[in-house]
Amino acid sequence: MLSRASFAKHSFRTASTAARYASTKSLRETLQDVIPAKQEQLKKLKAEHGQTVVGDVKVENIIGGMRGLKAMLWEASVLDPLEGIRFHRLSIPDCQKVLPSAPGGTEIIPESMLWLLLTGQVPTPEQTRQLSQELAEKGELPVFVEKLIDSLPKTLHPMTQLGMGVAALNHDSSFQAAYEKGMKKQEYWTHTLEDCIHLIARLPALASRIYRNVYKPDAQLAPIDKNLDLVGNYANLLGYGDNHSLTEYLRLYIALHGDHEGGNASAHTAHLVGSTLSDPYLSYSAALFALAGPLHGLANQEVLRWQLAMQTEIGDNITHENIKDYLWKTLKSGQVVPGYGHGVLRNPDPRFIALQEFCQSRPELRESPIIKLVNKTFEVAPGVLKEHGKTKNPYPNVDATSGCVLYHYGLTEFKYYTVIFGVSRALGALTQLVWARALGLPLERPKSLSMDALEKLIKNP
Ligand SMILES: CC(=O)SCCNC(=O)CCNC(=O)[C@H](O)C(C)(C)COP(=O)(O)OP(=O)(O)OC[C@H]1O[C@@H](n2cnc3c(N)ncnc32)[C@H](O)[C@@H]1OP(=O)(O)O
Ligand SMILES: O=C([O-])CC(=O)C(=O)O
Repeated sequence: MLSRASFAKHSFRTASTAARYASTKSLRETLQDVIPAKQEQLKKLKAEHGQTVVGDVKVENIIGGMRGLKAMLWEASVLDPLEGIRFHRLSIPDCQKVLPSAPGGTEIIPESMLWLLLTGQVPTPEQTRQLSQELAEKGELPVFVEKLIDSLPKTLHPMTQLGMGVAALNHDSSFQAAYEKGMKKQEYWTHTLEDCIHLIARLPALASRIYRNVYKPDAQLAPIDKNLDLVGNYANLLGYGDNHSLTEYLRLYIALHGDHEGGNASAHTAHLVGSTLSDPYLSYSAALFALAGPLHGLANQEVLRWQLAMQTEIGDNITHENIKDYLWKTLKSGQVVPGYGHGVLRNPDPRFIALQEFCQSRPELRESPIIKLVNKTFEVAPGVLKEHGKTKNPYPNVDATSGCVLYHYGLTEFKYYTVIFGVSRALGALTQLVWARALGLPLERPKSLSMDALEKLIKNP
């Protein structure tokens, strides 16, 4: 197996970028280094290929949610329908080999994923630690945001609370303040980056305050430990810091959910809103409300609800036949099977596989009833969905399993699960905001058509 350092050397595109890897540059210095080449690449693409045709637009694309339309620039990851996601050319197993973990841990941590997404380079353990330290130092919430969250009714969905909290953090936006003072376009990305780092740093405190208020009102929130990584602190704040396995799972979960190219609803929303030069807080707040829909991130809450309802209805010792009947009952009642199907993927989601492998690596998870039920459902559902014949992808997506480990370890409040997804998706959505501003990407404004206008166009193309 390749070591992290040797893989990193092999994974760089040019000798000069490989040389940079050996340095101890900060995240900002590394970005300063890589941005000019990307700006040049875009300039060349525009000048030499601005008029090159790369696909057709069919009527079915226009009326079918733009599925399959290649219409967005997104730097950090690309999704292949069969292979799944690659973060700057690295597959999930590649990332598991080369990205640094937390001291005492073995799983990828969000800081190393964030570094990779932002720069296209694999950070050293030391660079990763420095980023962890910076995030911990910037992790406290402003008091007015604490008060805002504390004032919300416990019955308000945790995702609504998260979106509100993130939007309120724009009070301190460096981008907005600099824009008001008339900053130049070349300076956009540096202020965007400052906001993105501050926002990611503050997400654990915000997300755990929501958890405490809604589910554990008598619990004391731990202070942020300046020596811990982002998820080490998040687990502590949630009250699960002494559960090493759950903390490691959260590290992997949050790293892997970070980015899924640009067209998914949450990432696309952040990109659209950011293209108006709304600051990163407002852009990401909007993204969270897209993530909160049951066809997208909320599916992980729905999966648990659905699997537990299956268990309640059928009881213990569930057979494959019982699951088959329950799947048909769900489908015949006109509902979707949560955690199955995908807008792009046409194979089992490699994130699903990575999380399942995590479960198989731990004896207590191998024996867990809820994890066994998720596995058994996976053995039956693709066959039923194929027979049903509607979905283009009868296989599980990441949401089919992501909640069951949380449930096993006692984090059973499944309406909270999408908040954890929301802490994660910030990595990719905010990375692209930095790149969009560094590359000077324009306002997003596609052309829409009415049905009459479309018919006219069909007659006279
Ligand atoms: C992190 C993520 O966001 S991953 C996705 C999480 N969402 C879910 O797990 C919810 C369940 N899955 C779904 O609803 C869908 O598969 C989606 C939303 C993820 C993708 O939607 P699409 O790209 O439109 O899927 P597809 O083209 O295969 O849909 C064709 C038909 O199959 C149906 N279908 C797709 N998936 C399922 C499913 N899991 N169960 C039942 N029917 C399904 C669609 O509803 C659609 O029916 P319609 O023609 O009556 O409208
Ligand atoms: O790619 C998508 O459309 C949905 C998804 O899996 C994600 O956003 O993680």
